[in-house]
Amino acid sequence: MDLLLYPSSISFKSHASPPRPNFPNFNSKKSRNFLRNPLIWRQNCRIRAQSSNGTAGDGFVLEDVPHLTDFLPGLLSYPNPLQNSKAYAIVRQTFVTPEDAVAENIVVQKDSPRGVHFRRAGPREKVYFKSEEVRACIVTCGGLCPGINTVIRELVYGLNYMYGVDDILGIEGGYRGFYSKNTVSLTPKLVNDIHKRGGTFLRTSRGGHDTNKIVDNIEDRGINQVYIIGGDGTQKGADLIFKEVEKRGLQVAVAGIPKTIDNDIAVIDKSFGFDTAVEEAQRAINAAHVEVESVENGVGIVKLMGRYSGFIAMYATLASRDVDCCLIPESPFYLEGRGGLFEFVEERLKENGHIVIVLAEGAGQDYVAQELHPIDEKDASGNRLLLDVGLWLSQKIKDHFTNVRKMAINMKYIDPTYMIRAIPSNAADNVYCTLLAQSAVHGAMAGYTGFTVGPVNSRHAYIPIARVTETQNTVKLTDRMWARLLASTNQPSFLNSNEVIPEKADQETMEVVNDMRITSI
Ligand SMILES: Nc1ncnc2c1ncn2[C@@H]1O[C@H](COP(=O)(O)OP(=O)(O)O)[C@@H](O)[C@H]1O
Ligand SMILES: O=P(O)(O)OC[C@H]1O[C@](O)(COP(=O)(O)O)[C@@H](O)[C@@H]1O
Ligand SMILES: [Mg+2]
Repeated sequence: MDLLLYPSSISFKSHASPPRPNFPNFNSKKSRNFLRNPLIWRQNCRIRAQSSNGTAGDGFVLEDVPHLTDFLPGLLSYPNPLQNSKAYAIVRQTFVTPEDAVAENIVVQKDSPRGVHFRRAGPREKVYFKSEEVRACIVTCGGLCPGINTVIRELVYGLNYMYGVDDILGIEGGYRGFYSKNTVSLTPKLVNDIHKRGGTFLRTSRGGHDTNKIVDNIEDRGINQVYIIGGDGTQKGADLIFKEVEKRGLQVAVAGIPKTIDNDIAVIDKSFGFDTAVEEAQRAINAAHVEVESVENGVGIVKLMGRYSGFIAMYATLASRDVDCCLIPESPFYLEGRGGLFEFVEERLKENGHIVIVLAEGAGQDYVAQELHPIDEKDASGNRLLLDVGLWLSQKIKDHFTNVRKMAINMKYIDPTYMIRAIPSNAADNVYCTLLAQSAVHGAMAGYTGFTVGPVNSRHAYIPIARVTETQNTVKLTDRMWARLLASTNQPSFLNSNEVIPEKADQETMEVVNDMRITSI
């Protein structure tokens, strides 16, 4: 296996499953019983953890991904068909070597240890599947995001054109599709144009993850490569599928491709569709700006997606230059008193005659909840349903200026969230999706499993799934990016709260720019 080729000074901090004791025949009944014995399994995990903790030598740590040979040691390998590929004929180095690793941190000091690395993604010299024996499947789960169809298309093309695989199944309607729907056979011809459309060709769903039923189905259908496109919830599900596959000792590679419009997936540089979303958000911000600068005391509010992470709002604000204030979940704000939002709105109205506020849907949720006393509702995947901070804030501002400041304002509220999510990906995201899909295919063909693929400091890497699900990527207020935003809008930092809890809003109607809103039922 690749790992053995590393110099002995390198230590491995592995999220991969522990190495199994040597069994002469891993398909024997004895071996399969061993794999099903949780006690032996846990003991073994501890051994692996003890022997792999800490760093050695120059402090190089490889956070490795599992490989099929970890639990199927006798697995045969074959020369990679890409060695005969015309496309790669003049490439200086067709195959990624086992020594190639991608550093998690690239800003270092002269004497700092080399730190955590991930396996570099890309084609390997040996593959662990015969092309004609591959039966792959693709599933998409969770919310929509621009670019899902490009990933599906490029998985199909990558498998077919690069590796000669022609048995590819589409699982329809998310995880539950494994056990509740028929599959669709995916060919290059069928998916040829789908990247030009938004949404997901395979459709999606929340909830419905049943690990045993899914793996039973994978086994029954003879599937041996599973490509799972989805966000943090989906990747957690993919990890469970991988663990169950491993427990059953199946030769099935499980590859996760991270998808989230919120850009909240840890470790990777950014998620696909994010750039497209930021670009599309400019249209809504422009509309708000045009509206409010054409009237007296115009207040434009644009709500963008971002449950727990305000990346779309932050980048859309930085890109636009028409935004006066950006509110995100990570940065609590307050309305009343010195340094509060009302004061800032009034200042800008006096200065410029209008103001544009961009807010992420997850901003100020605790603040809103104090007034609205919500029932703790969740979606089918267990994600908490958010209160509509956009409508709430619009109402609060309107009430304040009408009733307290006796000032007429012109409120325009725009909620373009689903319009932004439903479009096809832009050119840059299309290229990114292609790389993700090809890297996933190379990884699965090379026998890696239980991995998520993604760019780390611009180089694509195979990342242990647990690493991308254990934390969420959020905007760090202490990082320079947020400071850049504050410097560009000159908005209050809301750090010195002398917060006055606002009174419950009355139900006065306001002018809502409603035509951009499609409400989810
Ligand atoms: N902790 C979990 N374990 C297993 N499956 C999960 C978990 N969280 C979510 N899922 C499944 O992953 C799918 C998508 O999850 P969801 O949270 O809706 O979207 P996303 O993957 O985009 O975050 C759903 O089918 C859901 O049941
Ligand atoms: O209305 P839906 O389809 O549940 O989606 C809304 C949510 O989906 C998101 O786009 C994120 O979805 P994911 O969890 O699938 O990444 C959030 O920004 C938003 O709150
Ligand atoms: Mg999610």
